[in-house]
Amino acid sequence: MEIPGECEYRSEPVLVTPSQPTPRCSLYLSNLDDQRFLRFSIKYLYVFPAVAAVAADALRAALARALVDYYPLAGRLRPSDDDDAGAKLLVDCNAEGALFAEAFLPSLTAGDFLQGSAKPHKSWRKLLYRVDASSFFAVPPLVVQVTRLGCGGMVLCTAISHCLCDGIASANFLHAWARAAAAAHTSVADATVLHDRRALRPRCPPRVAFTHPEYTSGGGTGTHPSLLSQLLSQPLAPVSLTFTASHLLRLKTGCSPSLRCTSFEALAAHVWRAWVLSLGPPPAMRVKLLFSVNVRRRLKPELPWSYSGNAFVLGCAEATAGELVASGSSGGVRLVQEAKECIDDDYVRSMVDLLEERRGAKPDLAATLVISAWTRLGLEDIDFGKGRAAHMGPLTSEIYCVFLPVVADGYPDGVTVLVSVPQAAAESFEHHCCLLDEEPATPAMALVDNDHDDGNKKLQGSHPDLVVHQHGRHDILA
Ligand SMILES: COc1cc(/C=C/C(=O)SCCNC(=O)CCNC(=O)[C@H](O)C(C)(C)COP(=O)(O)OP(=O)(O)OC[C@H]2O[C@@H](n3cnc4c(N)ncnc43)[C@H](O)[C@@H]2OP(=O)(O)O)ccc1O
Repeated sequence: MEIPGECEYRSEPVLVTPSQPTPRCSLYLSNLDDQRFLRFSIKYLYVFPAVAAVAADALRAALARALVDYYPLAGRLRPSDDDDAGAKLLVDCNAEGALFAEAFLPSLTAGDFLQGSAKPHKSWRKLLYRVDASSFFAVPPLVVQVTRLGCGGMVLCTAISHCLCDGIASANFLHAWARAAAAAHTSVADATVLHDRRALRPRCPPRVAFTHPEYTSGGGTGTHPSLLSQLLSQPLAPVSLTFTASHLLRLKTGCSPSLRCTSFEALAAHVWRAWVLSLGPPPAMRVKLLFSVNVRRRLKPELPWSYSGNAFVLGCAEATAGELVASGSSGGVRLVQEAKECIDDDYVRSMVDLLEERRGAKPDLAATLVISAWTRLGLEDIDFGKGRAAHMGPLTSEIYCVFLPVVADGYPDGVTVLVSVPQAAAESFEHHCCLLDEEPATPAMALVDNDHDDGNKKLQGSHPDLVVHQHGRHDILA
């Protein structure tokens, strides 16, 4: 969906500072925080219908209260040594403030997001204030825009520096902000938030004990162009597919009784295989699947859920394209499970040490599908006191694949898969995603959402789920 019109900014954005004094210090960032590929912000977009919209003043005041506990987000990223271009980052906790912009966009309604596919479109970027910064370090780690809509609803967009927070930490912060708004003037201080990252310090000397295929370049066979270069040379098309709980069950049971697996394992393997089938690389080409794995409970001692830095590493499943396709759904699932299982305390510490030795190391993205699971982080439950959002998702669509919780009522445990693929492969990707039992299924078995930017959803088949899904979306606003 393309958003028409321009945002009206009636005042300059303001810096929101913590409402009480906060520690002034330099916060150490771990090697998991300070990775080159995390030097961007996680951009969430929330759409609240009129009944759930909250006044911007109340959101701003609540943000000031939430920043008391989450004070690093009001600070600024700095190099630890100004003279060293490769210097490690730290957070100068100086309470300079988070940037808060207020806008009005009368040409847009909350319903617009629910009628189409809600796939990110480049016009959506106007919903987040663009900071005109001279350098990466001048950008506040937290930028917020509240856009009031013509229908009385609101869009809330946040850009949270990935160097400070992972998905879980950013969800915890959003919940704290929402609780502060819902509680109005009552204090909601949460002393459990853990900012100290020293538990993830590297060993001295560093001991890299694993090969860490997620950081090595194994893509391509030398004789074939890499998938990535093919990908980058073609325009990308966002694809959004919703898998209901029953679709996920079918994927899981497709692997059993020989293999028991989780919904994530079944879906990740399925999407990876569909991606490879649609791109059609040579069978000998090595393909990878990288996916973020929360390591809080895998460390010894464990880190609490309230750990507010990056505590994820990338799990890596790998095979030749031919092997992956031939091994059927259980083959892919087994690889995903092995990639999960090997991540323990030793593995994470080895990764931290590798990043100590190879500062600037980047994940190998050649011939690689990257999945980031935003399910089960509670992102869809954020409630600023008047009700949940009618839509939640990323502001932009990348080649990274995001697994999103389904916000619409009636789809508990459903997962929306959002990914951009080369335009020429999009239809084939959707087709392979719809094959839930490795046999051609009727297309309606997956909620295929293939509007091609003309705003018209083309329903594939007449499975009742589809009808309910569409009405479900309208019902939210009724
Ligand atoms: C490379 O370039 C990148 C990458 C990035 C990436 C950034 C980020 O990703 S930020 C991080 C956001 N996401 C995460 O951190 C993922 C968090 N989740 C996990 O770590 C999961 O463990 C998993 C790795 C995704 C695997 O999940 P799963 O196989 O489901 O295993 P379990 O979680 O153990 O669940 C198994 C089972 O337990 C039950 N269960 C678990 N949680 C719940 C719950 N909340 N409610 C109810 N039940 C639960 C359930 O029965 C599960 O089984 P099912 O079969 O029912 O699913 C950025 C930028 C780049 O450039």
